[in-house]
Amino acid sequence: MIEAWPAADVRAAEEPLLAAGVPLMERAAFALAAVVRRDLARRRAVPGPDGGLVEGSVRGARVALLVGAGNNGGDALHAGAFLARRGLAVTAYLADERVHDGGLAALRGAGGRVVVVDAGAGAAPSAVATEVAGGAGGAGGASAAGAGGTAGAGADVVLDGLVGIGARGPLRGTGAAVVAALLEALPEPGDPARPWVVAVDVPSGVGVDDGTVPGPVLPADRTVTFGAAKPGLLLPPATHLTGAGAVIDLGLELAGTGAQAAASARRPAVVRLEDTDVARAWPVPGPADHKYTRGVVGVVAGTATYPGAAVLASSAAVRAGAGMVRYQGPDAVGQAVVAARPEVVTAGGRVQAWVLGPGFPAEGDDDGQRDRARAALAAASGLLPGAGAPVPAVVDAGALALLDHRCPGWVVLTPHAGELAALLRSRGDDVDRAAVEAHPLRWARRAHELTGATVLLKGGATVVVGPGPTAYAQADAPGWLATAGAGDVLAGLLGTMLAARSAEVVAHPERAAEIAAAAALVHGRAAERANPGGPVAALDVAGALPGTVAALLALR
Ligand SMILES: NC(=O)C1=CN([C@@H]2O[C@H](COP(=O)(O)OP(=O)(O)OC[C@H]3O[C@@H](n4cnc5c(N)ncnc54)[C@H](OP(=O)(O)O)[C@@H]3O)[C@@H](O)[C@H]2O)[C@@H](O)CC1
Ligand SMILES: Nc1ncnc2c1ncn2[C@@H]1O[C@H](COP(=O)(O)OP(=O)(O)O)[C@@H](O)[C@H]1O
Ligand SMILES: [K+]
Repeated sequence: MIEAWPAADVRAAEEPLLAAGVPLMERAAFALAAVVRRDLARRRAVPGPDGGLVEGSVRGARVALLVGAGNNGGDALHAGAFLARRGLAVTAYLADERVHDGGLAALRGAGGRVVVVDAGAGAAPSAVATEVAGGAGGAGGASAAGAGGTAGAGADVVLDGLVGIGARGPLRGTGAAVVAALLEALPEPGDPARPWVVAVDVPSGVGVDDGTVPGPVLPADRTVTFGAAKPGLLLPPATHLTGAGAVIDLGLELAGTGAQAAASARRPAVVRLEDTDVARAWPVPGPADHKYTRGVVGVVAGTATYPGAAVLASSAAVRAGAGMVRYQGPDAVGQAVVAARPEVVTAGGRVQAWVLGPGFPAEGDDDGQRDRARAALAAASGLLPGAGAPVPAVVDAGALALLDHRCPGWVVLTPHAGELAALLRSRGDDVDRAAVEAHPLRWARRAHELTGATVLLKGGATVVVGPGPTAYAQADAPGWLATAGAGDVLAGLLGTMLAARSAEVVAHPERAAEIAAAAALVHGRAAERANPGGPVAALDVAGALPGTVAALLALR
């Protein structure tokens, strides 16, 4: 699992180490330089004697440092010094008159070049670079010579050290001009002439704690982050700009130490589950299990207008390993479901989790589905006297409009951004789809606060917010999963996962969020497995679930 901590927590955890004289910046920079060298060597890999690839030489590789005024720029400068000593050609582009003194001295001492960038009024987007002489000796005597060109555009690797966790708002000033110029000058992704971009701690200009992208940001191929991941690296939309990750352990004690850690309620702000987390938590049936202990999923989905949604949600529930799936709905739709999945029963009876709403029409005749879903939701929420114990429920698509009471956390809403915006508007918030997409965490949290339910917000990355202190952010799915019916599959899959742990989730509703995040991971992995690297159909994603779960369980 990747745990992300807000900037303030990282700073607080750094303090005792800095006070004790631990050279955090040097450590961070050394590790950063090592990652840069390894990435470059792999990019320059050459055929080896046995036919495989061996890492190439990095000597002479051109490294451009984009350096801002703070310690983030200091990290870049120190890393540049390490790289210069290993024979790389390092140029620092200073985006501020004052930069980290120690870092600058180290780079000069190592023979790096230093160039002051003058964005000037109206100079953007082609920031002008002027060279500062005396680089090798670092003896000063800064005479400027016009060097021209866009800072970093011709390099093999660019280190983005403009701002880190000290950033406030969108990138501004010379740093913003440098990034804007580079965004215009860089060859397209995939072009071998495009430099490898390594973000120092975070891609400069992203919302470190909230994942927003308020202004220009240079998309990274790799983000090397220090001490712990930051929420913005996991959250959309910023997570799409981070590239591959690397977390450098600086020995920070973010959750406190010893008894203090046990006693404190300090939790990461955002978590991303990994395969092994999901594998470990997956309920594997044992000899004492039978279909009822494994969990019965009740599906209220599909109408004459959208019968396929019922087939997709039910198929996913079956193929994810439900003990049993009970379908409720119009006879004709039930017949289609049973034709596709003969395991499904249409007789009534107890269920351990509900899946409500896929395939309801926006308005008009619903073949009684809304009434069925309303009754199931009330029973699931524990609001229907005599209906038995409450159970988890997935409220998707058309059922989202039925929430007329406050929900317990074991009810999981699964809207996409448009549906979440509509839900919030119905409660008086002035928000549209674009606003939700610009700040998914904020609006998912708002929906949780307004409804009480756990909220899984779908999209290119999935955000989950529930009653616990930690949000989840998963980015496991290929873009090919953006296809009609994929959400119905997710709803059925999540229904099965909740049914298997029904009593536990009702007793500890904060666990619903982790299970929902795990469902997003499995959904994404199944999409990849269904057709690696190519288009997928929703039913094929459901079909890939058994193999996906088996592959995950093999990791235990
Ligand atoms: N503590 C340690 O020893 C360790 C720290 N580490 C490193 O330090 C980094 C944090 O360093 P930091 O605190 O100096 O802040 P940093 O991110 O460089 O930015 C502040 C500067 O940027 C400016 N600025 C702000 N917003 C801006 C904007 N939107 N657009 C443009 N400029 C903007 C701001 O200007 P001001 O707002 O003051 O005018 C100020 O000059 C951290 O991410 C990690 O890399 C590691 O080495 C591990 C050890
Ligand atoms: N760009 C994307 N990359 C990866 N997954 C995506 C992307 N866009 C959407 N998805 C996923 O595809 C599914 C689409 O669900 P939804 O919008 O409800 O479709 P439908 O209602 O047609 O089933 C969600 O699980 C969502 O997270
Ligand atoms: K940065």
